[in-house]
Amino acid sequence: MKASDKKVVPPRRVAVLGAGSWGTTFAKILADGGADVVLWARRPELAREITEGRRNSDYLPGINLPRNLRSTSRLAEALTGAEHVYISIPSQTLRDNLAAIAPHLGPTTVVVSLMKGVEKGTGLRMSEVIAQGLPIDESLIAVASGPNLALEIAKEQPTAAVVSSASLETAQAVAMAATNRYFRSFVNTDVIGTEFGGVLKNLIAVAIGIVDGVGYGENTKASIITRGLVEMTDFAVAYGAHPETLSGLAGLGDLIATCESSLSRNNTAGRLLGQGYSFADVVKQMNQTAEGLASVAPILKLAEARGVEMPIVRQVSQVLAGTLEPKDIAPHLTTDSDEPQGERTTDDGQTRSRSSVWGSIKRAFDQLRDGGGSARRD
Ligand SMILES: NC(=O)c1ccc[n+]([C@@H]2O[C@H](COP(=O)([O-])OP(=O)(O)OC[C@H]3O[C@@H](n4cnc5c(N)ncnc54)[C@H](O)[C@@H]3O)[C@@H](O)[C@H]2O)c1
Ligand SMILES: O=P(O)(O)OC[C@H](O)CO
Repeated sequence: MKASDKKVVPPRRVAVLGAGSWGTTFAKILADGGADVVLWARRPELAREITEGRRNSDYLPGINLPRNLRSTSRLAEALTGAEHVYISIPSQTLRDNLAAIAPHLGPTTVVVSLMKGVEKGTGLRMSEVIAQGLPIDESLIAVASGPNLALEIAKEQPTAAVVSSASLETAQAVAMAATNRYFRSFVNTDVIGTEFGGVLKNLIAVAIGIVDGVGYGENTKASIITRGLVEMTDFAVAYGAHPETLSGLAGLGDLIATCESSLSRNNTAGRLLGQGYSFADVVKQMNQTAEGLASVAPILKLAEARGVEMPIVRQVSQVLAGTLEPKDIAPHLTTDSDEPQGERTTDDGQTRSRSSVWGSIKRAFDQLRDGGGSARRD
């Protein structure tokens, strides 16, 4: 039998780890799609509220949860018998949690990352951390991403997302589970592009929040969103993503949702910075996860390693460090040169900013001039 002849079936029993706003919302999506869902909450009193009161009032006020969704604070109970395990905890805590998850996985359990960060110390994407921390094959790992503001989806406002896995069959099984009357999951096999889309849009959303907080209007924001998408695409393509993924739900789609919405925690964190609060004050004020704040430094390090220019993300990092006034963050600072720059080029079918293409050409010339020795940095 060919792999394509194999019938993809949705799982009956799934676990969701992390009962914050997205974990609880995704658990509702899966339950409304027909699965029997067990949601792991760290606090027993929250698990009780979800199971008995059908509410998670701290994270999703006013939302009723379905009957086929129950919660437990015992990790083993949530994981035992689960065909799919969906993880929705802060990215920086993932690695530590994997050791406790590993012993409870079956040989065919699919593990899905719902997270949108990179690990600070290593710069690894969440699916890479999962591959390192769990004894499972890459074909059993998937990620889900897209324009997915939790509260809107919990209110059953129609929304779409992308599920990506190196195995199309795994992506399809997850997409079937994560589809219902108000939520539709598409599939692709570009895990790198799908994951980086979710990480990078957070950084541009922080920039948008900053200019919003300063009081700039729509021209500034549209310029930053557009140039931000070029930065996102340059970066992701440099790491092997398909450029079309960045123009899709996991890139442009999520960028629009996150930059436009006051529900976004990244946008909110940026707005506080723009209003003059220090980074430390903003961290104190945020009682939910704003992944962008921890991802700025590792993303800039990864960008430097591949020679990708990310002027907007760099400005965000300078505002966070207190070395750039929020009012000075702007798309007109996106190049070191005063010469007019091309907006973008598609010379090799890939979307890249002309300045970074020029940088690559210049480095290649430098290499030739040096007799093909190690690349010099300009
Ligand atoms: N909220 C959204 O709209 C949304 C949408 C899509 C993706 N995401 C992504 O989902 C992930 C989780 O975000 P969220 O919005 O649910 O955050 P949240 O702050 O609402 O919830 C985080 C959850 O993780 C738990 N947690 C905190 N520290 C932990 C630790 N050390 N070990 C285990 N659990 C821990 C908390 O108890 C809470 O249940 C993030 O990567 C975020 O980018 C969020
Ligand atoms: O609240 P944020 O900024 O983490 O954004 C939530 C989702 O990622 C939007 O798709």
